[in-house]
Amino acid sequence: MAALLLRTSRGLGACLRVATGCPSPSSCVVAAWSSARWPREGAVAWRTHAQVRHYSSSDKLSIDMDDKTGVAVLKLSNPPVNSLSLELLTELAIGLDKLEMNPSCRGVIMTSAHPHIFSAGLDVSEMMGKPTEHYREFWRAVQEMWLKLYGSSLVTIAAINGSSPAGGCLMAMCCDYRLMADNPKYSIGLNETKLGIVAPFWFRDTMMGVVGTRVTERSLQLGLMYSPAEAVHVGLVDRTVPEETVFEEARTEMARWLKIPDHARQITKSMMRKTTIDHLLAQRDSDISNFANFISKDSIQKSLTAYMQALRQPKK
Ligand SMILES: CCCCC/C=C\C/C=C\CCC/C=C/C(=O)SCCNC(=O)CCNC(=O)[C@H](O)C(C)(C)COP(=O)(O)OP(=O)(O)OC[C@H]1O[C@@H](n2cnc3c(N)ncnc32)[C@H](O)[C@@H]1OP(=O)(O)O
Repeated sequence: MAALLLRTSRGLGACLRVATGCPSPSSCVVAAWSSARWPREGAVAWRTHAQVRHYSSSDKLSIDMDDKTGVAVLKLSNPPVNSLSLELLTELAIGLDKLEMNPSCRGVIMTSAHPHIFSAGLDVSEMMGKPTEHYREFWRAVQEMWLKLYGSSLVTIAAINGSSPAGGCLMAMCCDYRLMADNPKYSIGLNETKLGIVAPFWFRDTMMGVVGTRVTERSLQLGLMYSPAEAVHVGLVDRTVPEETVFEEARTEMARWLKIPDHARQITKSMMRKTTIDHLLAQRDSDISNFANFISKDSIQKSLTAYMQALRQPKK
């Protein structure tokens, strides 16, 4: 019954409600869980025309979809450090949505076009010296990106080819699997407290889903950044690989995941993530207000200014 619904229904949410016995559309799964993953007739015709399609029109993000393998490669390319600006966050959400709606697409590998940085996290300049309305819009975009990525029905693999603090780490943690370059100069973690800010509850919940409560509590309070080896040790990253092989290893890992029937894996993923997603959906507006109030405080603005100044000092 669930499989039948998956094939015919527009939204994966509908079939998951049947599969999990959840009666209410609003309290069940997430809007981002959308199209079924079986190729439709039109998709097969589309496939014969081109094998690789370029998806994003933005110069900050490239998305290439290989129709033959069903795997898309999403590459962040926002120099100098792939910080997540309002524009990039919006592009990410749109791009992920398009992939979700493409019946040929079964998996996404997320990586960086930058040689040493996966992503520096949220663009701090979006959180400084701006009017409250801007903070609200920015935070809604952060939420939206998270809902699309964490709630994706596709197999998502992070090929972490550089440092990945805060929001960068969040994106990696949203994925189903994380591979990181074994370069000890790189680091990954939620370092928000070091900026004098607080990782919101859904950042925390995402991390707890990956590494458990104890490691999350210690990591968040201390704003810990882990080397690749340490990240594997605490379970934040699944595997380190030689730097030059990150992408190929991600492809090999993807092939392993794609051997599992989509409907079974998708329903399982939804069962694992639904509570966390529902938690944010239920509090989306209050979360935006909390962020806007918090970030507007003089003391927080001072902390961010000091952090950015320190970042600009020559490195020892
Ligand atoms: C009840 C109350 C509860 C309230 C809770 C409610 C809401 C929660 C409130 C807030 C939550 C906010 C969550 C925030 C999440 C984030 O992601 S914050 C961003 C954190 N990111 C960082 O700390 C990374 C900082 N950057 C670095 O560590 C390094 O830059 C690097 C990424 C390792 C790269 O190093 P390197 O290659 O040496 O490059 P530079 O350091 O020289 O940097 C180059 C230029 O880029 C600028 N820059 C770096 N990071 C950012 C960034 N994240 N945003 C904007 N700009 C960035 C850097 O300043 C350099 O600029 P200049 O060339 O000097 O102009």
